[in-house]
Amino acid sequence: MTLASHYSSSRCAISFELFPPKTPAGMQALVKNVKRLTEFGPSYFTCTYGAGGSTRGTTLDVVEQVKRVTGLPVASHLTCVGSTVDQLADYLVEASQRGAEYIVALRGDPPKGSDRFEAVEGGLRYANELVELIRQRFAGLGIAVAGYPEVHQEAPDAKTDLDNLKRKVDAGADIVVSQLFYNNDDFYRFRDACVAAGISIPIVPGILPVTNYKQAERIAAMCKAAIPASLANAMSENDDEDYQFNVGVEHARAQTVDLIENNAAGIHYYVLNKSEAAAKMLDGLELATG
Ligand SMILES: NC(=O)C1=CN([C@@H]2O[C@H](COP(=O)(O)OP(=O)(O)OC[C@H]3O[C@@H](n4cnc5c(N)ncnc54)[C@H](O)[C@@H]3O)[C@@H](O)[C@H]2O)C=CC1
Ligand SMILES: Nc1nc(=O)c2c([nH]1)NC[C@@H]1CN(c3ccc(C(=O)N[C@@H](CCC(=O)O)C(=O)O)cc3)CN21
Repeated sequence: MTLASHYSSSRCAISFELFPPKTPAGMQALVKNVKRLTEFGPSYFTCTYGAGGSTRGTTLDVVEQVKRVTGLPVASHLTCVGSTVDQLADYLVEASQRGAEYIVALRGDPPKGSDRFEAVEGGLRYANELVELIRQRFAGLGIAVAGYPEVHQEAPDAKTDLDNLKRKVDAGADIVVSQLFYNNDDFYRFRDACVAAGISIPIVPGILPVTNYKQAERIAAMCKAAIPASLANAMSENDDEDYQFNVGVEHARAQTVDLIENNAAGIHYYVLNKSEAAAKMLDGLELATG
């Protein structure tokens, strides 16, 4: 199935994002959680590459494992950080050989300890260049790119950021997956602006259920996603772990219900290798869209 075609039915297509675990025990836990997540009928999984400065070496191990366990398509993320074009092309060859059907094509975060992205000699500067590379040399791979409902932190304004997103789409992306957000109105405004700018590929909202207050603060800073005062207040008013977990999951569930009502083509969940919060959030939900 092509990447875009997951979004052509009247069912809201869901996908789950994983990251490469650092230990064998982490991989075992991941497999167990992936099996549980499969019960919710995802269309595909994705696995990050160097997210938050993490290891890159094992992304394709996760791709292979998850394919084997679920039989579903799996996307590998790929960033331009620290790689020349030749190294990126080598990775794409290996990713194809090891069964990745789709690539989430990103520029990537600046490496740990630096606050600015710098392309390496012989490397790429922006994600649209990576999309071009994939389209020209790996025609069979589906491509997802990132979009920013609250505007990317390095972009001078929303219009410029949207022009840059359009470059990635025009270079051949199949879908846009949004940066995580906690206020659906930000997403609807972004989706409308994309459509007005002539972007006609699926625009998929990305949701991360926060499960404790500290994590919420960390993620808000890393992803530049504002936590609404109501959610921050509700979470911070009680130190109890279960209480905070429930508040975070309930917020994500309410976002999900509202997105389905507003005809989201699909939803991408940043599940961080866990299944507890996702299961609680999705349990019993009707994913058919109006
Ligand atoms: N690992 C993951 O799943 C995700 C990671 N991210 C991170 O978000 C960051 C940005 O990545 P991408 O969105 O892929 O990068 P990008 O290259 O599309 O955009 C990066 C910045 O450069 C600007 N820009 C883009 N193309 C440009 C061009 N041709 N000329 C001038 N300016 C341009 C954009 O407006 C933006 O401010 C990275 O830090 C990425 O790792 C974002 C979402 C998901
Ligand atoms: N700028 C940016 N970089 C990214 O890598 C990124 C985004 N945005 N947005 C979408 C997803 C979300 N990502 C995330 C989000 C949270 C953690 C995180 O909290 N990691 C924990 C460990 C995970 C756990 O075991 O719970 C950490 O402490 O780093 C990691 C990646 C990766 N992606």
